[in-house]
Amino acid sequence: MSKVLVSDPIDQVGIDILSQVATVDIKTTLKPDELKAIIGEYDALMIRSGTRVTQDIIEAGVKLKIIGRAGVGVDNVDVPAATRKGIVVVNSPEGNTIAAAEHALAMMLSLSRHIPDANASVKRGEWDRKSYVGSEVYKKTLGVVGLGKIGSHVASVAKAMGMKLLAYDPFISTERAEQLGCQLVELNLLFQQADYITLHIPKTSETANLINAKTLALMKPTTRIINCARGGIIDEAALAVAIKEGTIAGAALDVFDSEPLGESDLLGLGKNIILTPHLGASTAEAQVNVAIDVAEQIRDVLLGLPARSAVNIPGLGPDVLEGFKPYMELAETLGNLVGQLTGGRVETLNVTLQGDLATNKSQPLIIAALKGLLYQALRERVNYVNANIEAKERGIRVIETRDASARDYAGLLHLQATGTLGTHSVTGALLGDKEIHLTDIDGFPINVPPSKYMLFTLHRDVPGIIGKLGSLLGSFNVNIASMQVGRKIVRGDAVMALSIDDPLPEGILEEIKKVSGIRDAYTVTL
Ligand SMILES: NC(=O)C1=CN([C@@H]2O[C@H](COP(=O)(O)OP(=O)(O)OC[C@H]3O[C@@H](n4cnc5c(N)ncnc54)[C@H](O)[C@@H]3O)[C@@H](O)[C@H]2O)C=CC1
Ligand SMILES: O=C(O)C(=O)COP(=O)(O)O
Repeated sequence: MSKVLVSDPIDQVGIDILSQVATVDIKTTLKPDELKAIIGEYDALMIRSGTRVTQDIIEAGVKLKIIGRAGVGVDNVDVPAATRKGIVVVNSPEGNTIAAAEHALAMMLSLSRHIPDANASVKRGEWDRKSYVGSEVYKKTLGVVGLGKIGSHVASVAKAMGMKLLAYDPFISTERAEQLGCQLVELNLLFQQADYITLHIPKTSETANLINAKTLALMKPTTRIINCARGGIIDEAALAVAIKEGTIAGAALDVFDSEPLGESDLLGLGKNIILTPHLGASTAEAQVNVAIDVAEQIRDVLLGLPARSAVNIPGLGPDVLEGFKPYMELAETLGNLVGQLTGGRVETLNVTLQGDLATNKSQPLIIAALKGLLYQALRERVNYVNANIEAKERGIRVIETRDASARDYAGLLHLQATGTLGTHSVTGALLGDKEIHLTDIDGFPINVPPSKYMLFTLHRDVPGIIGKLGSLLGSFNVNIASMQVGRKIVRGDAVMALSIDDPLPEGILEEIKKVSGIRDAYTVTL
């Protein structure tokens, strides 16, 4: 049975799902060294933001197949390191959207009305109404940085509260922004004009320290900043100075450069700053959503099924996988076959997508073809996650061609591999949308379904060859399940494709190559 380690608090509903297929260990107080010491036992790791999955941990996770992040941000996971090792990293892209958006809105209103400090003062026995005079958000300008899932929900609610909306997101269209009632503007303009700035972007090398002394200086003395996205997007020391000196009016922060916060310049800024301990996703509803979402994906991957929301499998979302699965199997089979026929080190893979396959969605097919191609070298270590990287590291050049015509079939996939030992090509199609058929080997038309053990020969199309080969195989007790000859012209060159019941015994391939008229022979296991 597989083993899953849960290293951050996860809703029980997720644990129950994992328990259907695995032994689940819940250890939520592990120090990095402790995690490193035990991770080697586990097939899957389920985390939230509390666990840092560094390269070290990934190297030590020799059995790891999947890391599941029960939330959105995967900045605490070394995703490139996981990808290199073929470990799928999944998250829950939507499970906590509403929770995080509502927290940001709550922070904005709390900051405007000094709710946390006013509440604390009443609880201290005071009745101070003068110190907590607030300001309204109605008709104020909200600058939304990052108009993705959370940013969009914040924008919609803010719109309903009568706020004017500016947004900055270089990856969002003007139409989408307009639909949300937002005016897309340059970042500096947003900083200059907004009364409230709310951040909803991932932490990346581009967004780190986006808010710093220089950008803070662009803002109005009345500006308030809300960060429920990620620590490190704001330079905390510069923010503390700006609030202290009145460059801006205040900030509400849920996330920090280093968590837990500990000693910080941000403490001691009174009612102009609100700090919460990374609570954006901490609602009962969101925790159920993310736990189910991620536990189901871990379960599926442990059962050998694809994950819905893998962050490190490019172009392979659930919708693509749904429709493409049979074609990916076709691509993988052809990749494996052409890799074995070519042998040696493959340098170039030409991929021709014909007919219905000649669409923009070629990426999944190429990944699958590379996975098949690399199988001989890497066996189970190659998967959809690392096939691209492994191919790049081996210097395999992929050349993609699309051709809208496809004779006799709705869609054809043609792979040609060129390597140190020569060039071979295979073409295949799906019959009835799911049954794989080989339609061409090295330019010779055939029509056979692939089987586990196959033998291919290149020979002269002359009488007697088939008989000779049949008796030779018979003398080695090799049973032929099916056989087909493909030729371009009568009595010219031809290929023979044989499905055999068992692997070819040692030495027989050399005997086959000695048969007069047979120019070459290849055995493959698919
Ligand atoms: N405080 C908390 O507990 C939570 C925090 N989050 C954080 O909120 C953030 C946003 O999450 P979602 O809206 O779900 O993600 P999303 O992927 O739907 O949206 C992110 C948006 O940021 C935009 N973006 C990327 N780089 C940008 C840049 N350099 N400048 C401006 N925009 C940029 C993208 O185009 C996208 O529209 C993430 O960092 C996530 O980790 C999410 C959930 C809970
Ligand atoms: O989903 C996210 O990105 C979050 O930041 C939520 O973090 P958490 O799962 O509550 O530790």
